[in-house]
Amino acid sequence: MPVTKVKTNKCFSGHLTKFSAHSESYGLETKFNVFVPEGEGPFSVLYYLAGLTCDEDTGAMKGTFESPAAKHGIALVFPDTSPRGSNSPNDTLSWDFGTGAGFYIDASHPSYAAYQGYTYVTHELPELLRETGLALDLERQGIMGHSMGGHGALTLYLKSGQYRSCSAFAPITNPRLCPWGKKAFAGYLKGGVEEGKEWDATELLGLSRVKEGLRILFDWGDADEFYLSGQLLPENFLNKVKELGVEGVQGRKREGYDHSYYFIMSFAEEHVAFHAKWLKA
Ligand SMILES: N[C@@H](CCC(=O)N[C@@H](CSC=O)C(=O)NCC(=O)O)C(=O)O
Repeated sequence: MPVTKVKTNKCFSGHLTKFSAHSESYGLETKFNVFVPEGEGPFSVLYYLAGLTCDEDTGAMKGTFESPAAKHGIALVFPDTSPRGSNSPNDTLSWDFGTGAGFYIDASHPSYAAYQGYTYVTHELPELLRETGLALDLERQGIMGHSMGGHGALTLYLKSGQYRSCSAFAPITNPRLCPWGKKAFAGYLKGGVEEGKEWDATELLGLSRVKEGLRILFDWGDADEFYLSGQLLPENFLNKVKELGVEGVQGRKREGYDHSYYFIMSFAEEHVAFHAKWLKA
């Protein structure tokens, strides 16, 4: 399937380009943005998964990742947060389910057959990136994300084993125990919240491969309204890390920060530097 260039903007001496393509996973058209720094490449690739209500533009426009990515010579990829226009039940009734709220899982409920975000990001998107002809090194990939996208980054990293590093801003870390996750899993999965264990970062820490050590960094704010209302549960994840003796996980509570992109931009540079260490090693 052809990948179509929608527009290109020069940015920190590199270029941010929006592409459109037919996704086989979604059965629909989808869009993604790619930032490629100045120079010949090939450039290692860092994905950013955005949160509820967002799309491929949110992280690209508000995350301030391009400047540090240009400095470290890393390409950035910003996919959309769900399929759009699938006409699945309740697709557009609420902001935390359906359009803009795909949770980066492969839905098993037949009514949500279009919601194949895991397969789209881990398997199809790298193929679409190859088709762009951009100078990308797809053997060197890292992943990061915010909130629902933080859950996506953690679960894709843990499940697929194909990323060298993972970081997250205010991630949902134990979705089967929080209201957003329960609602998503009850809808998208035939087996409901119980089946959601397969898509829950805290549960996935029990995978045998994890014993070899991880490369995970995450931050959250102690004034984050969604942390305070029990949607993120970072302590559950960190307690499980401790209980299992897993190495290579750093979770940091940041005083006074909320859930917004002002929080994300405050630590964007540190996160890109963390990935650069592993992507360029
Ligand atoms: N109902 C509100 C709140 C939506 C919201 O806060 N979305 C966050 C992600 S929350 C977890 O995934 C977000 O990143 N919003 C985009 C932004 O620019 O802040 C609403 O509909 O706005």
